Amino acid sequence: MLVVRVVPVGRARLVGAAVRRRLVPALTGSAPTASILTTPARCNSQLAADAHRRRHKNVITGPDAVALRLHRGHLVVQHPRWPVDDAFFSLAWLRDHCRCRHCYDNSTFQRKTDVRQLSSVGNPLHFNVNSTGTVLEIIWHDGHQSEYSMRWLWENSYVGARHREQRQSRLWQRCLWDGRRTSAEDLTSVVYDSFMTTEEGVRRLMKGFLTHGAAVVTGVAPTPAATQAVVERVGVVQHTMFGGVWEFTADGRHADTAYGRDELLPHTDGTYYSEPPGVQVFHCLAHHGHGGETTLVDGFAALNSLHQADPAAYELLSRVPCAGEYRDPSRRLHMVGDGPVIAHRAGAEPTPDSLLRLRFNPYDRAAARRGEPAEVEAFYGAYGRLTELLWDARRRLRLKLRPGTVILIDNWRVLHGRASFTGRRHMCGAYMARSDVLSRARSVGLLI
Ligand SMILES: C[N+](C)(C)CCCC[C@H](N)C(=O)O
Ligand SMILES: O=C(O)CCC(=O)C(=O)O
Ligand SMILES: [Fe+2]
Repeated sequence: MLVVRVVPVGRARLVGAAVRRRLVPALTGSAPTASILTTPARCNSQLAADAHRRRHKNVITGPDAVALRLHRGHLVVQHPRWPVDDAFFSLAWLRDHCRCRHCYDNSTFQRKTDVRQLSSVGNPLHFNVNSTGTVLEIIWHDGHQSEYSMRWLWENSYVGARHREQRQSRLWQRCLWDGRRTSAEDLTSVVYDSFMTTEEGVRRLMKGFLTHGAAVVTGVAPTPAATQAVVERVGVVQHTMFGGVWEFTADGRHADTAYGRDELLPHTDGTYYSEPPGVQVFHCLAHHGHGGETTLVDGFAALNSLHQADPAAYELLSRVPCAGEYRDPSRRLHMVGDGPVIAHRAGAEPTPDSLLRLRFNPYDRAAARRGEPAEVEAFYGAYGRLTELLWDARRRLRLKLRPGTVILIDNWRVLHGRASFTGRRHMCGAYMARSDVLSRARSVGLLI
């Protein structure tokens, strides 16, 4: 026998029912990085302490009961399968998340409501859980009716955020590396056929990419078309002034050292864009000569070291602008991209736990026209310290790209470089926008 109890509070007219009920399936959840959730979650814990005291007065709890009550603009849910004592749902949040056809278009997955109306959400006239404990029903003060699946509430609200994070961390976790303990063979490598024909192949590649910031597809035909097929399996080709799927040799075709044969120390590309490309793809189609090995450096691992060794330098590089620049007067190009060297997720503390992006290309660094005069010297000190870490050869992975091997590099985290070379070296590749790649990772269940 399972009991759904509703505890009356204030003016609300409530319905209680003693009913038979199937067990609500075990619920787990997890959340990505939702800055918007920070405030309500904090507020939730304050309210929780308050309500904990009241609960023992007002509610007779049983192991199988779903209990509801109102408390200061919140609907408080006690759910036997939820690993929280009291789940505080803001009434404004609930009304905002009504999924009825007037509020939400379930075929386009778009909202139809006006958020300005949420400031006047009053106590509901009525609220109830259905007999199986799976659906919450609310009749609002203006007569509007909403129904919520309990599972949906757990999986989509700030209430289950911490548990969603835990579930997320079981799917994959960022693994920081350096060249002392990691080699190129440790990067995830997926064979072209399984990558192109199975979702499991895509999932394996994406998991490796998210974990290490780089992953490899082997057995690819050494052509731009096959390289494009790899790109389009996990994202979209991002067009830039270098083209869509670009090819390059040491022919100086663009005003950039990439089109030469000198050594390039590790850097991220596109520091001159307002948003640098999220992913860099390389495929060496042919090389007849010596040298030209690719180097990779885990920028986030180096930032962790910087944060430990010199927190002031880390803080400065997270705050002050450092512009990148790309100029080619023959094409009337003058790109300038501004932004700090270190960027964090919106709304999060600026520490290595919430790293979003490293922007680092000393070759493309523009004239420094902004910044506090008093901080100029400190900036050079901090940028120099970071450069020492990032260009420490012990951090590098080295690999010789060969025809057939396509590498995807997280250009917001992992730096790439190349050794100088002789002979004819024919490369191709593409940039991809981060949003497209993360969308694909979500489609194979790696981001929730
Ligand atoms: C297109 N391709 C990758 C070959 C060259 C890109 C130019 C590299 C430039 N210095 C940067 O760091 O963005
Ligand atoms: O030649 C290479 O392997 C890479 C050069 C480079 O840094 C680039 O194209 O972005
Ligand atoms: Fe580059």
